[in-house]
Amino acid sequence: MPQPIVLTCGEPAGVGPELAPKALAAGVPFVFLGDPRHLAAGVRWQEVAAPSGSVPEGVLAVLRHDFPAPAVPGQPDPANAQSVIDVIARAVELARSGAAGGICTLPINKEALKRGAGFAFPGHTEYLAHLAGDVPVVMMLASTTVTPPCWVVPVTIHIALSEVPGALTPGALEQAIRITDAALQRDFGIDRPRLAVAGLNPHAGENGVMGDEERLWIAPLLAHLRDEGFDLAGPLPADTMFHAPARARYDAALCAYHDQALIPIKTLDFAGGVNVTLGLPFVRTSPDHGTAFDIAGKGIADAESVIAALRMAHDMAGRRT
Ligand SMILES: NC(=O)C1=CN([C@@H]2O[C@H](COP(=O)(O)OP(=O)(O)OC[C@H]3O[C@@H](n4cnc5c(N)ncnc54)[C@H](O)[C@@H]3O)[C@@H](O)[C@H]2O)C=CC1
Ligand SMILES: NCC(=O)COP(=O)(O)O
Repeated sequence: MPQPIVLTCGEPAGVGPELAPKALAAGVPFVFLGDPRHLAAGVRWQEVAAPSGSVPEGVLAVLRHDFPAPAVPGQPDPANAQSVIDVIARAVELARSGAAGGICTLPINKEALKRGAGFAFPGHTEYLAHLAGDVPVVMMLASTTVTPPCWVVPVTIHIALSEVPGALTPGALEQAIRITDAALQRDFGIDRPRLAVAGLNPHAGENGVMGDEERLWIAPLLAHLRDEGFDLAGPLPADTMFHAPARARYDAALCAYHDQALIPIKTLDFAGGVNVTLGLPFVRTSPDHGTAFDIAGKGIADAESVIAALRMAHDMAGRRT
């Protein structure tokens, strides 16, 4: 059995605190890292000193991290921003020391962290890569309830659309392919991952008529990597990559930019989607959704995604043990 997963609280004004107790339904060992005063009244929780600390069945294990301010649903308090960041860093230390099997992160609000604490990263993914020693990583979102699965990798992530053509370089695509291929083998037990690469332009450029990136460098790069042994399809027109027969032909789709990747997965499996960071020296998963301020505190947030994320982290940790 791997060590328990650390579930970070994320933005306390979001849906995180109400999802943590619901996540007990995952049936895998985990501990909530955050301020128990942010949990709803009536939640059964017990403080533990370490992730391995035991609590009775049905009780939320809490590694206490006191925040300066209470949590008001839907209204992030700048005073809490630094603690949100500190919780992530503390979870990483626990995972890296072996005290935890990995981390599963409840959503942060990027704007709140930037305004409240000058957070310099556009998301967990980039911050975790930094904490791990500025290692190259890849964001993958994985469906868990649709067949064939929809697993997607945005090669460029949280940047303006106007910056994508400049950021989507041969080096970036090659690195994403290598990291994804290695992680699908190591963490998901896929012997020879089948990867599909989307074009940047409509119709994957249609032989240069609608854009040149595919013809000039994406196709040659894929040919070169195929010679090395990678199982690669593409560059494919993105609009016809995600219907079921197309998805059956690959294990993961590498996409040029954030929305090209995330719209299909969140359309097909918003409830069950899991965000997983590939390439880190520790396990990290997350639900696919954000802080959902519009419904925070109402008790109606769906826990399926965080449950799937905890199970995936547990399975990944088991493979690494
Ligand atoms: N891993 C992370 O930390 C993530 C953080 N975010 C951040 O979250 C914030 C809000 O992002 P949005 O684009 O508004 O996306 P969002 O996922 O928070 O909300 C989009 C819509 O989905 C609904 N929704 C989200 N989670 C739900 C759940 N568990 N159950 C039922 N309905 C749910 C919301 O009520 C809303 O209508 C932003 O700051 C964004 O950067 C977004 C995605 C992931
Ligand atoms: N759109 C996905 C997202 O925002 C998740 O970001 P991260 O916090 O996991 O890096």
